[in-house]
Amino acid sequence: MYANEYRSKLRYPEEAVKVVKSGDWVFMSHFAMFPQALDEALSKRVGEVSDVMVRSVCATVSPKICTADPEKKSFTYMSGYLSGHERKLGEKELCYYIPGNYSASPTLIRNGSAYPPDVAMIQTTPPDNNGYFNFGTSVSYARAICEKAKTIILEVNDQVPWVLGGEQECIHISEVDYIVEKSYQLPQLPATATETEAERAIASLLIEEIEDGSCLQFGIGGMPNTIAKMIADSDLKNLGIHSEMATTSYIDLILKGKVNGSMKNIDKYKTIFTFAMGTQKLYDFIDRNPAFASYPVDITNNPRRIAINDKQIAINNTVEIDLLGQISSESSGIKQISGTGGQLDFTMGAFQSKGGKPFICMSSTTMQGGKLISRIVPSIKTFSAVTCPRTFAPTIVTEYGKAQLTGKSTYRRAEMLIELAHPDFREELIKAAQAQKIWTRTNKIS
Ligand SMILES: CC(=O)SCCNC(=O)CCNC(=O)[C@H](O)C(C)(C)COP(=O)(O)OP(=O)(O)OC[C@H]1O[C@@H](n2cnc3c(N)ncnc32)[C@H](O)[C@@H]1OP(=O)(O)O
Ligand SMILES: CCCC(=O)O
Repeated sequence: MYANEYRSKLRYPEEAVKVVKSGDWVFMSHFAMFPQALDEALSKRVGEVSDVMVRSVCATVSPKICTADPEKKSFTYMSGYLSGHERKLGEKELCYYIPGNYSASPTLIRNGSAYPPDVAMIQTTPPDNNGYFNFGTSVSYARAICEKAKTIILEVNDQVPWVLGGEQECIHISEVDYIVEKSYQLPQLPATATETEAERAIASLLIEEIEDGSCLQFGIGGMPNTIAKMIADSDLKNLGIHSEMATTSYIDLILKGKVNGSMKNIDKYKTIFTFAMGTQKLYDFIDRNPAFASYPVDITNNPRRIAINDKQIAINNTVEIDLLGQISSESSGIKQISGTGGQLDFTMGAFQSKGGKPFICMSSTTMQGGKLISRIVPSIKTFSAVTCPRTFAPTIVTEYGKAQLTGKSTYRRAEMLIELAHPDFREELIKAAQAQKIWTRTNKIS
C-alpha cells in the first residue's frame, strides 16, 4: 500500500544529506542507532558547508563528521552522554557535552528551550504494512526530534529489531521526507566485562536489599551486570524492571523467571526501557518481544512515574564522592567521562517510591595514571560536575559496606563515608574532615 510513497522518498545517502545547509542543527539518532550511512555521507561535505551543529547521544561508533573535519571547518559535534568514542573525541576538542537530566530532553526540544532541529537523521527498521517505521533500540527522544524537525531523513536498516511500545516508538511514512537504506549489524557492547572482587562484594551487599516483588533499575557500567547475574542465581522472585537502559543481563533475569513484572503498579508484566545497548543476543531477544515496552525518556525517567511502582531499587555507579556526600559520576576535572543521563532521575524516583531504595555504588579505589586513588575524597575535583547533589545523596555502597546518608549531619556523613574508604586512605580522609570542621571527638573509625 505504501510502496509507491516509499520509492518516491528513497534517496542515496549523498543525495539526502544535501538538504543540510550552513548554520543548520542536525539531530542524529542515539546510542546503537547512530545513523552510520548518513554520518558518512554528511562527512563528505566538509568544506562545502559551515557552522553545522550536529547533536546525538552516546554514539557507539566514532562519528565520521568529527574525524573528517578535525579543524571543525564545517561541523561541530555534541552529545548528551559521552560514549568511549565520544570521550576520545572530547579530549581532542571534537566533541562537546550538553549538560542536562535525560528526562528533561524531550520537553526542552518541544518547548524550544533547546536549539530546534533543522534536520533529523534517524535510523529505523523498514516499514510495516501500515507504513510505520520503528525506532528500534533507541526510542529515547526520537519522536520529539521528529516533531520539531523541518526535514526528516530515515536511515532504514533491516537488521534493527522492532521494539514494541509503550508509546512514541514509531513514525509514519507520511511524516517522513527522505529515506535512505543501509543494512548493517548494530554495534554491540560486550556481554561480560571481567568482574572484580570489589564488584562481587558490592553486588552481595546490594542483593540483601532486594526483596521479592522489587522493581529494578540498573545504570550503565560494569557493576550493574554483576548484580544482575547474582540476582539471576538467587531465590528472588516476581521482580519487575523499570529502567532507562536494557542490557544483555536482562535476558537471564527474564528467562530464569526472576523478572515477570507481576507486582508492578504500572506497565504490569512489562520490562520498561528507553534504549537498549548490549550484544546481538539482546537485540534478537527484544525483537517483537511482548515482555518489553519501550517509551520515550520523559516517561521512563520521570521521577513521579518511577515512584508509582513500589520497592523501586535504583542501582547506579559513580566516579567519586566527597565527604559531604556530593556525588560526581560523569567527569573528572575537565575530563568529561560520560553524562548525568538518568542517574538523578532514578535516584529521585526511587526515593519517592513506597519502599523504594536508591543506591550509588563504586569500588573504593581505582587506578588512574598507574596510581591507586581513593574514590572517597575530601572534596570533588575542581571542574568535576556534581551529578547528584548532597541533598539527594542516597545509600552509598563500596566493597567495605553501605552508608545511608539521608538525614545525616555533615560530620556523620564524613564518618560513614570514611568507613567505606580503603583502609590506606582513611587516615588522610580523617585529617581532611578535621580541616573541614566535620569531625567531632565522638567520631570513631575502626
Ligand atoms: C545512559 C544512562 O544514563 S544509564 C542510567 C544511569 N546513568 C548514570 O549513572 C550516569 C553516570 N554514570 C556513568 O556514566 C558510569 O556509570 C560511570 C562513568 C560512573 C562508570 O562507568 P564504567 O563504564 O563502569 O566506568 P569505567 O570504570 O570503565 O571508567 C570510565 C572512564 O572513567 C575514568 N574514571 C573512572 N573513575 C575515575 C576517577 N576516579 N578519576 C578519573 N577518571 C576516572 C576511567 O579511567 C575511564 O576513562 P577512559 O575510558 O578514558 O580510560
Ligand atoms: C543520556 C542522554 C542525555 C540527553 O541527551 O538528554
